[in-house]
Amino acid sequence: TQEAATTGTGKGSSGETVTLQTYQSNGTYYLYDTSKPMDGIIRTYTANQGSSLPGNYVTDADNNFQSSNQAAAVDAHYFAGLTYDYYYDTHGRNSYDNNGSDLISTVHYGSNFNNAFWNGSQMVYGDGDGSTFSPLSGSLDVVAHELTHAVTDTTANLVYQDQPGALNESMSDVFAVIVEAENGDFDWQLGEDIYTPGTPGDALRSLENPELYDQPSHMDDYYNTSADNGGVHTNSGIPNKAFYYIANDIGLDKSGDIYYRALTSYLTSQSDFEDARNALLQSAEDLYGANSTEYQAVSDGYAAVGIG
Ligand SMILES: Cc1cccc(C(=O)O)c1OC(=O)C1CC1
Ligand SMILES: [Zn+2]
Repeated sequence: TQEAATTGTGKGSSGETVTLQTYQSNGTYYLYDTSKPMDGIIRTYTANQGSSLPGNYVTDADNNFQSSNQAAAVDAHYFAGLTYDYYYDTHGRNSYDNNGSDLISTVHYGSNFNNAFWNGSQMVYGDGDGSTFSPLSGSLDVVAHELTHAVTDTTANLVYQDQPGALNESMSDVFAVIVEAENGDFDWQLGEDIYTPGTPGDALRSLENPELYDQPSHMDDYYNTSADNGGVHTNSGIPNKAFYYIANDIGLDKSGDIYYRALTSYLTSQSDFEDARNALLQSAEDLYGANSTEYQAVSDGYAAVGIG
């Protein structure tokens, strides 16, 4: 058989044309990217509105993935590549497990499915119902959020419950903001490109102002509930706001280095918000010293949300 790595093009859900790393075999082109430095292959599938994973490879006859039903796959494939690049270029991390595991994404999962998730082995994206969400791979911050769940699961492995769970959620939001900023699209919001397509300007969450979307930004307002694994998507507002203060103080790059070190070297499965403060302080001390402005920024940011 005749086969080779190829470079194609595709149109994402926002209508822009992007360059895609594809693979050609017997005259068919696949969303199968073998270009990454450490063999982390990126492969993208469609569930065709079903729920069996990973589903079928997304293919094209002429290496130009521009039809509307390919847009969600183009986004998932392209944004997974950008997120791989961030972790490899900035932190030397080779794929989500630092062991070059393939990045597998499936789009068109389920019917009108308003959800995106990492299922322990791959990323999965619904199409949304067109009112609450448009196809959920259509936003780099969502893809980076999901892939960061995989990074967390293979490092701190924060339990998805109560404070460790809210921290798990916050780490995904933090690196989603950083990956978007690294790609020239900085904002403090999450999911703004795919949330309520009929309502411009809103988002799923805001790190600058968690209260905008019914999240607390201080320990005094910690939300005790049994829903949503103890409110992991609500209480993440508290560590999210601490990150907002810290990054405003010392910038996203230094914050990203401190957060990456805390996530991969100090946090463990039961770490709570107080443990996060200590892990981030230790990381800031390791990187910049105990009397550094970076250390002080972490202390101030966590104090401002009522921790420490
Ligand atoms: C849309 C959605 C629903 C339920 C869980 C998640 C989840 O991955 O926690 C989810 O995705 C996000 O939060 C991404 C950031 C927008
Ligand atoms: Zn999440």
